[in-house]
Amino acid sequence: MRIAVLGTGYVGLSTGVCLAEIGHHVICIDVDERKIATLKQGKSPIYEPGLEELLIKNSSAGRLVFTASHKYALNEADIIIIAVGTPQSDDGQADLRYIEQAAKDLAEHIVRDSIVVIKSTVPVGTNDYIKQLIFAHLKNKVKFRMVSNPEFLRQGSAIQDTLKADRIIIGCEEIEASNIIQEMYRPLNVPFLLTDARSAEMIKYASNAFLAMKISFINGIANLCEAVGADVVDVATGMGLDKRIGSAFLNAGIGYGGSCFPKDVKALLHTSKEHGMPLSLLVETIAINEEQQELLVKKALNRFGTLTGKKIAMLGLSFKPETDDMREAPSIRISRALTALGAEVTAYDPVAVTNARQVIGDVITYADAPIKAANGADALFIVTEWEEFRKLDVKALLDVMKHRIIFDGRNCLAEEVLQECGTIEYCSVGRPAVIFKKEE
Ligand SMILES: NC(=O)C1=CN([C@@H]2O[C@H](COP(=O)(O)OP(=O)(O)OC[C@H]3O[C@@H](n4cnc5c(N)ncnc54)[C@H](O)[C@@H]3O)[C@@H](O)[C@H]2O)C=CC1
Ligand SMILES: O=C(O)[C@H]1O[C@H](OP(=O)(O)OP(=O)(O)OC[C@H]2O[C@@H](n3ccc(=O)[nH]c3=O)[C@H](O)[C@@H]2O)[C@H](O)[C@@H](O)[C@@H]1O
Repeated sequence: MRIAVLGTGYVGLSTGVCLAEIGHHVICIDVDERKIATLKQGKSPIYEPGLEELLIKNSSAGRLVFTASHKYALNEADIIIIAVGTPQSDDGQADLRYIEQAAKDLAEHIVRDSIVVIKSTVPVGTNDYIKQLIFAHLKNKVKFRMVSNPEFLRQGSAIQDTLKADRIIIGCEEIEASNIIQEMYRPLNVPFLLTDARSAEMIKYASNAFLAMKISFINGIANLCEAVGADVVDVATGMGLDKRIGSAFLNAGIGYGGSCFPKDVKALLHTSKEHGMPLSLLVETIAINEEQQELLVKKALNRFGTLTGKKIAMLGLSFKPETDDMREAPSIRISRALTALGAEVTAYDPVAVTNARQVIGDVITYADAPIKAANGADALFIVTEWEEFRKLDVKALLDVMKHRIIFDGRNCLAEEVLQECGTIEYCSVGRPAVIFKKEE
């Protein structure tokens, strides 16, 4: 099968690379010529473990091609996958401008019967709308059929999530088109759920909103745990052992960020209001999350009385580990709140500094090693739970700090590590604050 993928972001690129890996011929198109030039050199424009290896392997085998020309890419495609961004508009609803443009590009250039797959996350009814839009702009006399095929990969594990997905949702009322898309994915050996396009679109939003709600729920419980003297890590473990609840997405912390949960929860809330069925659970999910992102700042303020002139070392900038993505990262809100209160922030992140500079700017300073960020600091904030932070020589950091205080926003430092550090004030999320003192 010859497949064209529109958009080389996290989803388009991971999809393109994985479809090539299972033997298809894939052409990836992007309007961003710089991205295409980078990809043509065998380099990934994003940090995503395992992606570059597959990119090089499949490009060398001739199964994976990159272009900025829709005309060239759509000329021979049997299947066209739309994976362009659907960011958030000012009023919370999904901004469809990129997918509308992609539909028009496609309508102008398809020259043969094809299947159009919408992989971008789109509000219920968008597949129908895009079908009409393509039809209205169709230049050549060709037939096309629509399939809704939402994506569930996570950044940082995009390749594994695609190759070993839990399920593939195919929303399509036409059996023949549905069969062709199942055939395309067949080598992955992943279970299919066949449904109509509207239900497929809803599955995507409901899944993201449910996961976000699970995070806000455990964060609410975490705050209560602190008030009543319980430990949220044990509470979450105890809850997660119940198979009906499951242990995933019960890590309390400083809230969810990223390119999808924040925007998708708001978009679903918008849809629910539009249809007179406001999902108030989502209102609370958002409110808890926004408050949670400032938790460490509040704790530090409480501890010091004032943050004016205080030096804060911040470890982690990206919205989660294994990505350089800064979209809606809690570090943005934390940096702004700290600097607004007069604190000086020095941050370290293994891969996200370049992107962070563009979003947070020079109001904070960037260090190229944790120890440099910690030097002279009044407190250490852990904002992203990178694996390298779990293995840190915490004692060495504390030794160069002014005060031996850690605010761990991801509950990621092990008690055994802390106990070896001598005197230390350690404050995490949903657990009593503790002072470790090394026994003489
Ligand atoms: N990032 C993620 O982990 C996931 C994202 N999604 C959804 O997938 C969609 C894409 O997300 P990302 O990959 O993060 O987006 P992104 O914003 O990283 O990339 C989108 C790409 O599409 C390109 N583009 C825009 N208009 C185009 C056009 N007319 N023709 C060709 N290329 C065009 C842009 O230049 C950009 O490179 C969104 O709807 C998102 O909600 C779904 C699951 C996971
Ligand atoms: O639609 C999307 O874009 C994707 O959104 C999320 O994936 P992603 O945003 O890449 O990352 P997650 O691992 O879900 O983490 C999202 C945020 O939640 C936070 N989180 C996650 C889990 C947890 O237990 N606690 C918690 O605070 C993370 O720190 C991060 O900020 C979903 O997990 C994917 O299934 C979905 O495809």
